[in-house]
Amino acid sequence: MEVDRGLALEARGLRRAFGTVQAVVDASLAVPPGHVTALIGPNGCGKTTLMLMLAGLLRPDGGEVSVAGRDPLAEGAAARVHLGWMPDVLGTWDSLTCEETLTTFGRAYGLAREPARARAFDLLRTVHLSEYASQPARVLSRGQKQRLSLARALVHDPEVLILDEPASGLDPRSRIELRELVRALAADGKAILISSHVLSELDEMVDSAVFMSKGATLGADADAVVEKARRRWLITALPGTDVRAVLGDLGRPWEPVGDAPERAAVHVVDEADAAALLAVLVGAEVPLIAFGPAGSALEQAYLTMEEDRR
Ligand SMILES: Nc1ncnc2c1ncn2[C@@H]1O[C@H](COP(=O)(O)OP(=O)(O)OP(=O)(O)O)[C@@H](O)[C@H]1O
Repeated sequence: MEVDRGLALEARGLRRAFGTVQAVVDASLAVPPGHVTALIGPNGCGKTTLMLMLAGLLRPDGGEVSVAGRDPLAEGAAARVHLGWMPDVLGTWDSLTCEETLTTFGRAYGLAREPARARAFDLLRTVHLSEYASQPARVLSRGQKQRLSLARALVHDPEVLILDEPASGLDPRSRIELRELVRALAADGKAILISSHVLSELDEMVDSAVFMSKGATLGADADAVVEKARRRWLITALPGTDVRAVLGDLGRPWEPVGDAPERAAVHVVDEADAAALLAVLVGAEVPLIAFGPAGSALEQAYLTMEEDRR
């Protein structure tokens, strides 16, 4: 099947080996405009290799890629205009300041000198690096380099953004700002693919997730696991309470959470079902201290899939 050139970013059946190592064996994904998609998987499963192929920086052994309707390998320049790439580690030029780094990239994307400088200062403000404008980029801390790298990916206002571990090295405030910036960019119509190992953080940032395992994307099976994880709620009562027994008496299936009988997980149908269960537990005078969704759905789904692999 051919890729749909109407989607902002699409890949089908991508594969790539390094010698005898099959880094990516079968990867497919699609990101429409205005959508943030997470790329999730364990170390070495092929995320960076896949992202490099999507960005046109690595030749696939097979499969197809489309960036804003262009093939990044066959029509490199045309695709690059629409693509912002943030690598997991920013390479910097020793002699250039932060402002010069961004201006140089702006110029490379065809901006005239003054608009390129103005864009550089704007972006430095966006990523809170204005005070480092005249500092050499090499002196920045790891987190500051990440922010400069994000600014560099945005220089030419691309329609598609591929961000490899953008939150790594960022302090808590910068992570919140990154999340807000990513959502604002999506609201502006950008298609964004983002990889991260901090899944709880992705929960609030992304619209959907693509899971990868051993070089392959997992497709619709993974969506069902995420959906199930979203409906997993945790119940915690005062120590000494046997929540499991109460749920058993109610005929409600439960899963253990560690060894403590005062904690259990249940799968609710929806929020109304959760509310009804809460009312029953309170009515039965169970001394509850917490009742709510079991944390990050992406994290839950990831752990479930890892478990299945063993
Ligand atoms: N240039 C290369 N030469 C040889 N092997 C490589 C090369 N790049 C990646 N690999 C191998 O391909 C596999 C996938 O690597 P990749 O960096 O894509 O994984 P990843 O999912 O991004 O990992 P992480 O989460 O640790 O960043 C790994 O086994 C890795 O050792």
